[in-house]
Amino acid sequence: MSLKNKSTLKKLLEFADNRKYFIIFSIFFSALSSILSFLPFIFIWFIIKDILSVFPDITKATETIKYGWLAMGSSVISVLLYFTSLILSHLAAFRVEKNIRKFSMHKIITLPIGYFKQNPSGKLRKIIDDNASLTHTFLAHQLPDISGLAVMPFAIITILFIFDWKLGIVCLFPLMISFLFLKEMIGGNRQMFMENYMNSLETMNSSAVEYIRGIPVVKVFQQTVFSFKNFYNSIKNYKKYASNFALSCRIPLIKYTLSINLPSMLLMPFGLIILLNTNNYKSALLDLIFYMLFVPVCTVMMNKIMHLSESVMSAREALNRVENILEEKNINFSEKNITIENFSIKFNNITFKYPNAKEPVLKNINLEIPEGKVIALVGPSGGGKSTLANLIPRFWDIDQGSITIDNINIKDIPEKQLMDNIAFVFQNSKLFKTSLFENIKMGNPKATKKDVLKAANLAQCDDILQKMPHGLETVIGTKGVYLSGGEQQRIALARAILKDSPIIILDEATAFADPENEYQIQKAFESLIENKTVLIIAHRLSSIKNVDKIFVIKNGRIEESGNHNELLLNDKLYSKMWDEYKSSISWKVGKENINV
Ligand SMILES: Nc1ncnc2c1ncn2[C@@H]1O[C@H](COP(=O)(O)OP(=O)(O)OP(=O)(O)O)[C@@H](O)[C@H]1O
Repeated sequence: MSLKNKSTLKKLLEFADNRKYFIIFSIFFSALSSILSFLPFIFIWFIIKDILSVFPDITKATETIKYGWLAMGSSVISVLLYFTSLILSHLAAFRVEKNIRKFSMHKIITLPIGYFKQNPSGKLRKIIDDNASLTHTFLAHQLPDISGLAVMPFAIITILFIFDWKLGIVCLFPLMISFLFLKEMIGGNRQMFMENYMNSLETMNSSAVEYIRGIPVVKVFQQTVFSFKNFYNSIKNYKKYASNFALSCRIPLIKYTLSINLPSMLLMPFGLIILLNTNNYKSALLDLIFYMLFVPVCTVMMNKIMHLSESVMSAREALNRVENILEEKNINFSEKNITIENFSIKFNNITFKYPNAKEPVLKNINLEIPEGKVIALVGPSGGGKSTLANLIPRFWDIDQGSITIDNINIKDIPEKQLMDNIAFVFQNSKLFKTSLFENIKMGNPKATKKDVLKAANLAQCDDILQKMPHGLETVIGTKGVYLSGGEQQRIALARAILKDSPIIILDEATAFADPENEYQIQKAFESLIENKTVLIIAHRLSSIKNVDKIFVIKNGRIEESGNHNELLLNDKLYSKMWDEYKSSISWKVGKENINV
């Protein structure tokens, strides 16, 4: 769905799919209701005219009852039409709100993983949730009013001139001027303001979430809100935009309010002048009464127009924001049917740059993982190890070169096939707020309870299941049920074992572990990687000593490669890292001895 360059209404119609006719009819009924709402005033004019023509013997006013009924009838029909319009607009609004959420969620799932690093979950939730409900409010409540108001000026101009053109001009002139002041308030760069305002609101909300997440750090280091610069600045920024807008509206708002109330103030003196200079005072009095009744309606309408124009601006901005997500470039997967017989992976001279980054983070990488072999990536922090691993499941797409599995470019492998063949254990493996059973079963939705228990056993999770109040059925995140970092890693490993994919990628899976957990995680690894094609990213060099080949990555390039012994003989970066690692271990042991 492409929404670029479409008007707010057209965008809403697209989101409403087959309920778009509801919107059209809602607009039509509301406009009709608005026109009908003027008729009672005209009928009242006729009633007063009828009475004045026979005054003081009002029993002779024969038409009064008929006009009374007509006034009431047109009011009732107008109200009924308005309600019908509201029902239709609500039905359409629910569909639009549902579709905004649905399309955005569908889109999000196709986006590269990296998109989520740049757009934190709190921010995305806000964009989708808040803008979907903002659009709902606009469509359900404000659009019918806008369409009603859109026809009102024509009706008002006509009516104002039907009865007495002089009084008509007295009423209309200030109202016309009020439009200029309205334009001052909402025209020009106000849409730009709305964009900045919403940006600052979004930033403030996501920094608030960051702040709450960081409260332990704030407490431990006895910091105040001022130390959370981002949050503090975002509040200041928000305040700046909100108050600048309010302040910039002050003068135009005063002018606008004055001009829409001016007709009521001018009507009496002008009316009296006309009355004193006419021969037909009855008719002049009748017109004056009509205008005095009718002018407050115009004032109310102009007030509504002012509020609704603000709603149009925020609805337009809300749709723009949803549109930005929908227009985001996703990764295209092939639909071709292919057979993969061998799971060797090759990086052929690849270069990769993150979007918005100036320099490539990986440069001219050539690397092979033969089927059934285990290779490890090591090297200084920030060298590009995780990035390299992320390219295999296409979390990002590469700029130059190719990555192949069984000599087939991964861009030619359908998404499901690619994902089915890879199990990825992330640095911070995410567990969902559901039972342990469901968390592990995510690795293979067809698995039975027996399969899940076996995977849990291989991943050394037995002790976790034993201590949980409801074993495998315990829901994580409920009262008192929390897992340590190392325990979470083991559950994630059980999930990967259950998936039983031929390719395994392990990203720093031991980062959280204490010695006891590390030992168990190591055993879980061994179960997981048996007979698989494996890529491990590890900082603990001891855990990768026996892998088939080690690649040392530094500043986005392969510095050296070989097995542990070969690299030690090379006497370059790896052997330096190994020496440092060994001395850190002996330093640790030494410290422990001192403590003992
Ligand atoms: N989403 C991203 N957008 C832009 N730059 C990124 C992104 N993710 C990582 N980088 C940058 O890419 C470089 C390599 O990061 P990467 O995480 O691949 O390194 P690493 O070798 O795995 O580091 P570590 O061992 O500390 O995990 C770093 O300079 C990092 O700042």
